[in-house]
Amino acid sequence: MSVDDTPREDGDSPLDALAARLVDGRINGGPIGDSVDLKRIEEAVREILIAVGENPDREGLQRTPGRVARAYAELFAGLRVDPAQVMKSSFAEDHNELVLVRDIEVQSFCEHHLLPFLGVAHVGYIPGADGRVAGLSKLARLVEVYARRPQVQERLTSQIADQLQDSLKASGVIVVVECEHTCMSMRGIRKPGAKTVTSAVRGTLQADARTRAEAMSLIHGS
Ligand SMILES: Nc1nc2c(ncn2[C@@H]2O[C@H](COP(=O)(O)OP(=O)(O)OP(=O)(O)O)[C@@H](O)[C@H]2O)c(=O)[nH]1
Ligand SMILES: [Zn+2]
Repeated sequence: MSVDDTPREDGDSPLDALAARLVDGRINGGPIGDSVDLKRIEEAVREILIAVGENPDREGLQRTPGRVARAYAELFAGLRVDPAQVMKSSFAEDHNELVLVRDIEVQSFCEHHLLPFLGVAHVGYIPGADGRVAGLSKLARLVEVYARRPQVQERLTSQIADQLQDSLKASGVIVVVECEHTCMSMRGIRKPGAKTVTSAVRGTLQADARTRAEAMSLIHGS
């Protein structure tokens, strides 16, 4: 069964377009990265269906490998996006205190079981000496680029913080991620409702306990 990765007129496939949606527009006017090997995913999914005792040729499953291939390409589109490109536009603004975007939805996949972990990220920073600030949507895009990869929550959290600090030359950064891992709720220990909270704090927000406490209280809505 073939999958719809037909190149469009501008030379990008629909899957490149999916990855493009994670950043602002085109990068260098061309496709973002190597295409996902959909055929290979299809073959692997067919093998999995056989291995679990299913018949991949029965009517309901015939198109499943192709669907899963397209779904994986979408769910892991962040692998084909350079996070630095997401943050490349910033602007000067006379604001040298905390900027925080709270409750950014996180949909990621634990790299151990390839099962989703879901929750929210809170991303804040204090602009650096050159006073550059990012468009607010870029913070959410950054979360998205790192979430749409096989991940562990700790790495997701620190990657967002490090990229933010690097791109904006921010004087301080705070990232808090709160997620429920379906590999802990649907299987294994089966503890639905357990939330994992991770934080990454950089620069002045790390050095100064009072500023950090203020940021934390804003994150928790008090
Ligand atoms: N630190 C961390 N652990 C995670 C994350 N996602 C999943 N895990 C854990 O990764 C571990 C993998 O443990 P293993 O013992 O190798 O695998 P397993 O036998 O399937 O583990 P159980 O889930 O305990 O059944 C589990 O304890 C998961 O809960 C994450 O984002 N961060
Ligand atoms: Zn897991």
